[in-house]
Amino acid sequence: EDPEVTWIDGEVVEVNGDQIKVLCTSGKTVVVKASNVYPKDAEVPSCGVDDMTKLAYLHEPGVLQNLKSRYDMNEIYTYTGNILIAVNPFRRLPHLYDSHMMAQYKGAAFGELSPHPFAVADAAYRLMINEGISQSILVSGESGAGKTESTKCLMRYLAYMGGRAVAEGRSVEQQVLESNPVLEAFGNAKTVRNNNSSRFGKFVEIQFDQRGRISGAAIRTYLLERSRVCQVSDPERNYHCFYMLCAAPPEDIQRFKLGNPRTFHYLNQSNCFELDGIDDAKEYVATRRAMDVVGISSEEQDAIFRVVAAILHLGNVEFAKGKEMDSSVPKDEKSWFHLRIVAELLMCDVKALEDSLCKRVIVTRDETITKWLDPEAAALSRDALAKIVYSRLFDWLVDKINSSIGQDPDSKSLIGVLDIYGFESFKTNSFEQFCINLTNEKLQQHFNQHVFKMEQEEYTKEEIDWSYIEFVDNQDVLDLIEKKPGGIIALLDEACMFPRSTHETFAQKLYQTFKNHKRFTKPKLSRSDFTICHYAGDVTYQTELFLDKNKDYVVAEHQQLLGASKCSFVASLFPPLAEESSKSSKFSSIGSRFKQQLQALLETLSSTEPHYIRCVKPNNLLKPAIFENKSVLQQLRCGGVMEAIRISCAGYPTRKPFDEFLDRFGILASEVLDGSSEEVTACKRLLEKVGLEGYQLSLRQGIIGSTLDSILVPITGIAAALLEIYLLSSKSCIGKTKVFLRAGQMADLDGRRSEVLGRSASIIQRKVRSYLGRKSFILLRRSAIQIQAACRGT
Ligand SMILES: Nc1ncnc2c1ncn2[C@@H]1O[C@H](COP(=O)(O)OP(=O)(O)OP(=O)(O)O)[C@@H](O)[C@H]1O
Repeated sequence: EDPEVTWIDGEVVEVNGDQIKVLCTSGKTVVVKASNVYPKDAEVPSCGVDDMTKLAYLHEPGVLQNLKSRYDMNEIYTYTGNILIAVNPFRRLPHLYDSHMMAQYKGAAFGELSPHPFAVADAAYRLMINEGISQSILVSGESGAGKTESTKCLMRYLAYMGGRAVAEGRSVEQQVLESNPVLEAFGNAKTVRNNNSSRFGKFVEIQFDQRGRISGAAIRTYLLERSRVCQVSDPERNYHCFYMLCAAPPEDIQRFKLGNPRTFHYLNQSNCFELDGIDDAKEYVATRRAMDVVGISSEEQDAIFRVVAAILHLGNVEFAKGKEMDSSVPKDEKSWFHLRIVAELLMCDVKALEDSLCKRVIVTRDETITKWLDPEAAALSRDALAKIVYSRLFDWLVDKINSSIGQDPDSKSLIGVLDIYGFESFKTNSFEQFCINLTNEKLQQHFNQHVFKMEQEEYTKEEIDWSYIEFVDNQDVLDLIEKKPGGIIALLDEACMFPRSTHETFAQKLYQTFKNHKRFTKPKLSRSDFTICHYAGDVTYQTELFLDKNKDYVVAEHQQLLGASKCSFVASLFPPLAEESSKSSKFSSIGSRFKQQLQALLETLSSTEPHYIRCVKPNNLLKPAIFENKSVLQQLRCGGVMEAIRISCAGYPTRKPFDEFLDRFGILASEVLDGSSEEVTACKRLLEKVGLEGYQLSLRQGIIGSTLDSILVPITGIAAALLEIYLLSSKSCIGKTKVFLRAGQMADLDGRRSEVLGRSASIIQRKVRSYLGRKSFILLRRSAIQIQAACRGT
């Protein structure tokens, strides 16, 4: 194990008790503890294996080495059982996704062809058709790992399978596919980690009719990042649509009174305006075309872009101190100019717009008081307006796409594709990371349960006697976050409703409540941060903006202003509120709503058969052909791949078909290979001969005590494994087609095989040496006799 490259390849040169001397391939010699060294399968092909479960040794370094050798050969997909691992190539590989490829995967058995998202989609489609069970494909990974690309690839395949032979105008599948560029234009942006980062989560539910044709679809989105609309840090960008609009054809530029993106405050906080290889003008035209396909009329499109332009102009309205104490007014003529354009574009009254930005009306029981906002508060009010308008616009787009594609009420089966943000842990983690990590905890629980089930099924299929008794999952973290009452979200909502709360009082409340919770800690030097011990590692959250970000309310003045807009599109974004909620400025909690959305998502997922794609980002430079071990390993751990392997390690991680097993280990008891018995009997006899009977007890200790703890616990930092498995009985490790071996047994057998091979080698060497020695002796003796005879003259 190495701190830099995590694992190094090497050869053992000396064993000294617990200490092992290793000559690394780098040329360095190191002395390490035996528990930090793992055996390597010398027989694994240099191009790796397409399924991790085919590895003789299923451990971290083996998994990593396999992914790397495949990635070096542009083999970006690898299975771990039924999970597909996709390593981002950061280069276009069009041959992998063309129609010829789709035709090949159509109907091919899973595992028959190279690993591919098409194979996952095909398996899901066939299961749905044959068994009538709804399916879901969960795509996860960190930002820039390739989730959206994989999702699009899955959707294309499903459209191919479920599409009509001849496109009938705007077909459902075309609409489903074209919803991608529309949502990307409004919900994606360049970030430091990805030039086309989705700033929202997405679940696309594709409905099929009895004959397996796509008959409807529904898109659900989660938690769009609103703050980006008004705040962009260098070298990131705001949402793509703003730049597209600034690059629109001249007549549109004129209509929307736009110009260079560098002149808009919401865009020029960062110095990045263009993206390599992307032409915003072309993207604008393409987005409009995609909008046509998904059923957004050209009037609606105009209204949408008018709102986008209004947001840009709104950002340029600055405020200065007014005549009254602590009041504010638009700063100068330039600000007035932009304010007037905003009013014109949103078709609302200029004065009402100015008032909604600079004043607040407070209604008490007896009177109505108008309060001025100082310039700083007015700027915040402006940003709040921009954010709410943008987020309502995004929701409108999603609703429109849904209603235009249409739902099929008679559909019996569906395939859902989930493209959702992976686990996040940064230097500073705020409310967004908190929600994202909650999502991942939930999905992790779902994943664990499913992987357990799949293992169970494999054992049952092979008629292996086994039982898992207890499985402790991450329910405790979920309770900590979302339990009602008393969880973190519930306490946050309470704090938001109490006017005098601050982030500090909220943090104090958390410290008090979760003093003894084993998943919660207070960082030593902090007064308002808290740390949660997540399944994928510890994350420290900064509470500063938690209260603000959790509040989801529209300022009453903004609601009134835009609800009264003469543009029916703008007014429809702000429908009148129900009587009681309009009176009180009752806050609605983003955290609680998100929790409910997640609950609904999990309910949907639970009614489907899941398939998993884990996307991995091989480097942070976003460049091809660079594979950074450390970061990949971290992602495999966070994505539950190591967890799946761990679960598998606790059972029978190594499986070998009978013939391969006999090929490899037949030499340990060659008498079993007499050819008279069947392979299965030969395997049984071989196992008896090598004394693998009665291994369960000692190996159980081996598994829990050494393999699990040493491979995973020091690495994940999660004390005592998340799961506890007790293997009760395992009378046989012979399945119907394969031999099942426990963790460590392969190494044991390989060790014995090396011994036999070593012994055989020395016997061969001995024989050869004695043959050669004898031959040369005979030659010498004959020569000597000849010489002697010659000398004697005979
Ligand atoms: N299979 C692939 N082939 C070629 N390029 C790819 C592939 N997958 C990803 N990429 C490249 O990586 C970039 C990032 O991928 P993508 O947008 O799918 O990441 P993501 O995981 O969805 O990120 P985010 O969470 O930020 O939205 C893509 O824009 C593309 O350039």
